[in-house]
Amino acid sequence: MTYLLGLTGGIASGKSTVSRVFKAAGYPVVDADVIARRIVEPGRPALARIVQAFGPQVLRADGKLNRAKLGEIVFSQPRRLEALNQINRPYLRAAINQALEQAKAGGAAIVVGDIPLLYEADYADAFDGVAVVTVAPDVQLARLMARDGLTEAEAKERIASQIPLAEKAAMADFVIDNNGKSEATIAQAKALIRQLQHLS
Ligand SMILES: CC(C)(COP(=O)(O)OP(=O)(O)OC[C@H]1O[C@@H](n2cnc3c(N)ncnc32)[C@H](O)[C@@H]1O)[C@@H](O)C(=O)NCCC(=O)NCCS
Ligand SMILES: Nc1ncnc2c1ncn2[C@@H]1O[C@H](COP(=O)(O)OP(=O)(O)OP(=O)(O)O)[C@@H](O)[C@H]1O
Repeated sequence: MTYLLGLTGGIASGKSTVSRVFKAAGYPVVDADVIARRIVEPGRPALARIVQAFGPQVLRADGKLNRAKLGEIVFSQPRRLEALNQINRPYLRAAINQALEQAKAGGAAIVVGDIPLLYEADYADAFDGVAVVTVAPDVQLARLMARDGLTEAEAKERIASQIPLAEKAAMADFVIDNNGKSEATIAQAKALIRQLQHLS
């Protein structure tokens, strides 16, 4: 039996560190951010609908999505973000479900779905359990600004577009604290793997 684990957190909370530990241990990880990039490649229907809704300003000269431009628009205007979500969600859901089914068919004891918007987009019921990677708000803000080169105002907008991390942690089956050094986070991820091996 495969244990299907949903892995989530907030923007820049440290999911990548945890997903790397699962990958290194040999478990398949389905990454929703990678799938979200694939469904908007040139020629895909989601991209055509985005251009229809947001105009040619969100396309680069080479026909690819201008992610920085679209990010600027949607994270500063909640209604525009909702419009983007309405377009993307059906394509995302179909592609994520297909990738999870394919991973499960491989027969691994644990399969991970790394989905930043797991709670916002109502994926929790699809999983046997959900792990949330948390950090304190000031740590999240500082790491996000440093990683993505955003101003404090831009970073705060992005954080505010998601359910607060503390609320996600309260809904989770497992919580991984990423306030400390990454070694401490890696140790918690390894302990979680041992726990799940007993459940699968
Ligand atoms: C707005 C876009 C173009 C910005 O691209 P950019 O390369 O700057 O960011 P990237 O895609 O790497 O996302 C970084 C993080 O932003 C957060 N984020 C992304 N999309 C959203 C959203 N719709 N709502 C809230 N937070 C989001 C996530 O925490 C994600 O991990 C892009 O995020 C996008 O197309 N988002 C919509 C698709 C989606 O819902 N992705 C999430 C998969 S669950
Ligand atoms: N324990 C840590 N100590 C110091 N820096 C960290 C730690 N964990 C993560 N970071 C840094 O914080 C930033 C965000 O981490 P990471 O990219 O893993 O988050 P994420 O949850 O995968 O983000 P997203 O959902 O936005 O893609 C990165 O620049 C990373 O190097």
